[in-house]
Amino acid sequence: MTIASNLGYPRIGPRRELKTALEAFWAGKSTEADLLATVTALRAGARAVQQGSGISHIPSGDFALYDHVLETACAFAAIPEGYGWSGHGPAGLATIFALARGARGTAAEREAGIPGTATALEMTKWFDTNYHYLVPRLSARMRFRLLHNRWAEAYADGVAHGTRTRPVLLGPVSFLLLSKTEDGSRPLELLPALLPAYAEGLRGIAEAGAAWVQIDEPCLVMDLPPGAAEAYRTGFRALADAAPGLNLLLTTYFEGLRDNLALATSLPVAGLHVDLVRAPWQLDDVLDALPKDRWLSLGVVDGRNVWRTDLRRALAQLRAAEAAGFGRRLMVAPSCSLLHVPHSVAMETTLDPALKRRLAFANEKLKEVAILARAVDEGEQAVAAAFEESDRVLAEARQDARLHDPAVAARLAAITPEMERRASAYPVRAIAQAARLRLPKLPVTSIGSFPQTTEVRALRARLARGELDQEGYEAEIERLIADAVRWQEEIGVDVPVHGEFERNDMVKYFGEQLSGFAFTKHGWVQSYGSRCVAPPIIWADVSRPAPMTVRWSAYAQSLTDRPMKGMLTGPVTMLQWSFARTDIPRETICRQIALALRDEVADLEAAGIPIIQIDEPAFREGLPLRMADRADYLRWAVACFRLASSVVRDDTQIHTHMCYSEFNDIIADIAAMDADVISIETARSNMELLEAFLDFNYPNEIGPGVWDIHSPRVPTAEEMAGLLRRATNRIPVERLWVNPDCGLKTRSWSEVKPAMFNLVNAARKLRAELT
Ligand SMILES: CN1c2c(nc(N)[nH]c2=O)NC[C@@H]1CNc1ccc(C(=O)N[C@@H](CCC(=O)N[C@@H](CCC(=O)N[C@@H](CCC(=O)O)C(=O)O)C(=O)O)C(=O)O)cc1
Ligand SMILES: N[C@@H](CCS)C(=O)O
Ligand SMILES: [Zn+2]
Repeated sequence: MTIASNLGYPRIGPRRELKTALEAFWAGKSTEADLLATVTALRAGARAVQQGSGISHIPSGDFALYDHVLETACAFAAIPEGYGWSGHGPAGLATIFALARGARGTAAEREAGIPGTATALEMTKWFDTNYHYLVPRLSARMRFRLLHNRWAEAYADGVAHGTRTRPVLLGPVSFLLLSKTEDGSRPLELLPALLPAYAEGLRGIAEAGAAWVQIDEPCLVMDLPPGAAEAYRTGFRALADAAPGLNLLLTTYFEGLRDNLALATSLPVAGLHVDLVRAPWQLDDVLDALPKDRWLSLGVVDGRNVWRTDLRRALAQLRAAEAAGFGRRLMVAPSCSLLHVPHSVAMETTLDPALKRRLAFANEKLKEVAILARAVDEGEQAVAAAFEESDRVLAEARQDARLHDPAVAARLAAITPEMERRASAYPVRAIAQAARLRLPKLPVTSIGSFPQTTEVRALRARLARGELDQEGYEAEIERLIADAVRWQEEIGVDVPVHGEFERNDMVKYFGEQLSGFAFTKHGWVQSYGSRCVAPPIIWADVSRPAPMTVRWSAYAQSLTDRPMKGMLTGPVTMLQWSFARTDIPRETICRQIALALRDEVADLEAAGIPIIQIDEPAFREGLPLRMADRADYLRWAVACFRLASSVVRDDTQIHTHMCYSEFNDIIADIAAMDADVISIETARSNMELLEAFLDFNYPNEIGPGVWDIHSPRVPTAEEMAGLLRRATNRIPVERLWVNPDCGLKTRSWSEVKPAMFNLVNAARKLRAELT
């Protein structure tokens, strides 16, 4: 019988229950028992929904309090010193949260002996998604062992409630490839030490009675580094030997296996999962390469996007597998974990009904999986109504005239190479800008947002509930802007910002004002820990009916003689952090957004805003996972940025900002974006990320972040001056800016005020040293 299976379920809860519970716990407003009670209820709820949808392989152990990579590290004793772990027994919540968020000197942390200076683990993108994982910090001195069999426990929990689940582990090779070492050793060298811990984990899972275990190895879709293939062979041999009765399902997602296919199919596992949404072209190769005594799990339902599945197309893929000899060993699944999509379309009551019919979030996707499994076994007629609905809705979408705006098509067709080029080269522009802006050496700025306090969010909530009218809301936002501008003048910020108070989110805010975007009310997806995003849905051609930010930037500029910086979210980031339509190429969607932003840039310039920053924090994230695909992406991504930004005069300064990124492999393309100034996150890595810019001899201006805004710690002026001094050794001082790593929306004013004051003083110190 074909097995309907799932790879992972959203953790945050349909009403963001996990977020509320975590934040209450961190604020000392609830107990550990309260938090764990919420977790138990969420896990039970997830099991019930999956079971009710007809899924027979329900994942367990996919839940995590903060992040599954962190919890894998903690389960295997990969816990650095200084986080209060006693060396035996499972890591407590104080340790887990200090690793995730940095110690804050709470009572629990003091009790666990965690110094208030313990910094959070580095956080980075989970492959090309907007989910962020914590990078395990390993060392050869660590004694890996199983501290806590969270998977066997999750399995037993399911059994106690009448459900046999499929525990999910992040596989040992991907775990190591996603980690960093403290002592310069290569993470893969730690495999022999790690494997016994994994083996013990699998034995425990088998003893608990599980028949299957899912081993996620997403790194198998990447270009593998030296030694990885051998690590896979050694690793999986050890896992297979550890619990011979346990069926291992090796799961790969986010790309095709390509040159790693032979490796994947040679590993001693009972089954292989492949992503047929991202890589439909791999089906024939997989069918040829996988021995017919293995199970084949086909990821035919998109786990990364929100569109309803074309059931007929998916069934054809499943039938091909059946015909190739996998009929008795077939699983149907989402392409990857459903962590990346919201819970349920059913909760959305305000969406356009025709659009709503086209959507499928996690719960709806699970139903599609179950329908497809039934269709394979019982024939399409057994689920005829579902197939008819799929056909009808897809046809309706194809014929929906609202998807295509002839005016947008005409503008796209009229793009000329000149539109992607500034009038003059950077050296000429720099002279014009210096004459207009009259900035001191080492100008100080921030990245745009100031704290999104409860007060700011409450204003928006009151507006939404009708308790505050638009006029009242705007007056309050103006008051916040005026306070922020006055304060920046007082402390001596050279290029102030208005603070982005009016923005709920840097993507959602713009999407809400552009045609072609739709919004959910409850479509939250976990970004990291308790932080969520509700990605807009790009469903039709994009255009800008009216200016979006000019009103706020112009107001802010009217309050000061200093050059105000306007901030926009760039085209690539808008695309990357939205759920995008799939009927036209991403490149085309990006160009449409770029044209809309180009109009906004022109309007900001016309309104007298002399500096315009176009944020592209997701520029690196959008990079294809395989090297071979990167050049094409970079070609259009760079072109779209240039299209959005090149409309301005020479004396208008274009900034860009990037964070959460490694730059080494794309530095030439970043330079090709030709922004006058780029601010980047560097403080967290102690300026390591700046190296790429230095080695490349980055030609324009650069603001290496000198304040790690992810930490609640307020850096001293001396500390930041130290980082700047290092930068001045290598970057000509005329081209150096002073700024934090990223926006300050997640920080509190009690941190921002002193830290910005120190930042200004750090710049002053350096200026004094340089004269
Ligand atoms: C820079 N980052 C971003 C990413 N992706 C984005 N789309 N946006 C980003 O900024 N990816 C990489 C990083 C990830 N970092 C973050 C940082 C912070 C958050 C965050 O704080 N998210 C908020 C939600 C933001 C939002 O949309 N807020 C709205 C709605 C607020 C809300 O919850 N309202 C309540 C009612 C409140 C009331 O008082 O009654 C409700 O709707 O129920 C707003 O401010 O209006 C979060 O809360 O997690 C995310 C990613
Ligand atoms: N302008 C945005 C960029 C975040 S990446 C901010 O300041 O929050
Ligand atoms: Zn940023």
